[in-house]
Amino acid sequence: MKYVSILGSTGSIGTQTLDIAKENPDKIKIVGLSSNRNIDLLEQQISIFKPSMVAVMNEEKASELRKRIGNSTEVVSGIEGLCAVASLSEANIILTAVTGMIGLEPTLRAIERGKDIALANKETLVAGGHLVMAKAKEKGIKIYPVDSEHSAIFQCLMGNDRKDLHKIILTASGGPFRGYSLENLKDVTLEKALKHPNWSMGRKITIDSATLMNKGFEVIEAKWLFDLNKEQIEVVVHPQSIVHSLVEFKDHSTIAQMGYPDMKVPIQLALFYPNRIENSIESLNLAQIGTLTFEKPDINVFRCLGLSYESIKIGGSMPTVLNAANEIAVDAFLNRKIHFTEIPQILEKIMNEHNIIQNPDLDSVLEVDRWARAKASSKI
Ligand SMILES: NC(=O)C1=CN([C@@H]2O[C@H](COP(=O)(O)OP(=O)(O)OC[C@H]3O[C@@H](n4cnc5c(N)ncnc54)[C@H](OP(=O)(O)O)[C@@H]3O)[C@@H](O)[C@H]2O)C=CC1
Ligand SMILES: CC(=O)[C@@H](O)[C@H](O)COP(=O)(O)O
Ligand SMILES: [Mn+2]
Repeated sequence: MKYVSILGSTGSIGTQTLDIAKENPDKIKIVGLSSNRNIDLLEQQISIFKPSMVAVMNEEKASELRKRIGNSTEVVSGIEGLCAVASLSEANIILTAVTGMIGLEPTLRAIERGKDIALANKETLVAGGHLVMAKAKEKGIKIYPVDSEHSAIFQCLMGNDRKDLHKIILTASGGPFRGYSLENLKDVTLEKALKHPNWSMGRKITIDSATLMNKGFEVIEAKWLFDLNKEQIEVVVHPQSIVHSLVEFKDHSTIAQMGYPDMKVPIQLALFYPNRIENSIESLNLAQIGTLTFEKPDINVFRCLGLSYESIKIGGSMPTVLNAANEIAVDAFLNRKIHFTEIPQILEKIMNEHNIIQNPDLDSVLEVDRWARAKASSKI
């Protein structure tokens, strides 16, 4: 039996995880849930799954929920509340599916308490990957990737010797603006940016996919999860999102993981590894798909991808800056305060203004994050 706490249970990954829990009551018991502000959905989830504790980030919403549900479930709030749900004594695995680097402290707290992590929240690794991986090693816990590309790499490595890995190839859908020139990007709207060609996801990651920042973050995420240098991580655009990523070994044999785009597969594997469980996803019909295509990403048009490689090259606190500035810029775009093409411009400006801190500890990461957010906000 898996005893699972979900950080971000009201989101796209969170609700899909709860669907899996509903279909497998003999295999999963949900012990903790959390949301930012959405207490209506959280209340429904509490009545179905009866967790022992839930966290609501927003204090007022937490008080309102306490009034609604009485004493049946403990309601905690703020970042300390999130950390409490992440370190619940009865949980043996924490699924981290909040949006943004707000997930960093709860993830560290969970690891400190010896919990395995099923990690969807990639911003945590972008902002503080060195802290998370060091803590995971110290505590001997496992981090199972939920992100589809990283789950694919994880699966391609199963049964292979890690020392035989030559490089990995992350696939990118290319987003809704694949093939656009810089000139074409000037006309894009929020509505178009929110229409991902293959995946239905939360709003922030959907915009990150459109700028290719999502792929840039996935490069940094892969560096930490699989202990790679940037020369070992390639990105190829694959518009059909059927091949989820590939690993090339030293004998130049390349293994790919494939399937229709559906997050249930990586979520299930992260929760139940090494076991695979049945689901209702269709069998892959390659003859019906017919053609799978691949092309080079255009980093002159989609500058966010290039910025992520630059942030790895510079190292230290730079990826933290990239993530923080991006959270602010994407939020501004979602609120129609800036144009799509301003997102990379803001990131580049803040990166240029930053004085690198090498090997920042948690306090320094949080301080740099605050600095970059304030700087980015001042450019909007
Ligand atoms: N969706 C997908 O298919 C994939 C997502 N990911 C990653 O998983 C993470 C979640 O993505 P997704 O599920 O799409 O996002 P959603 O926006 O759908 O959900 C985000 C969840 O996090 C909560 N949340 C948001 N901000 C905060 C905050 N400041 N404090 C506490 N809780 C917060 C939300 O609560 P509320 O509902 O109250 O706002 C919600 O429960 C992201 O890091 C994303 O990059 C990775 C691969 C695929
Ligand atoms: C489902 C998932 O893992 C997302 O991160 C997805 O990869 C987004 O697609 P692109 O960033 O490739 O457009
Ligand atoms: Mn992904």
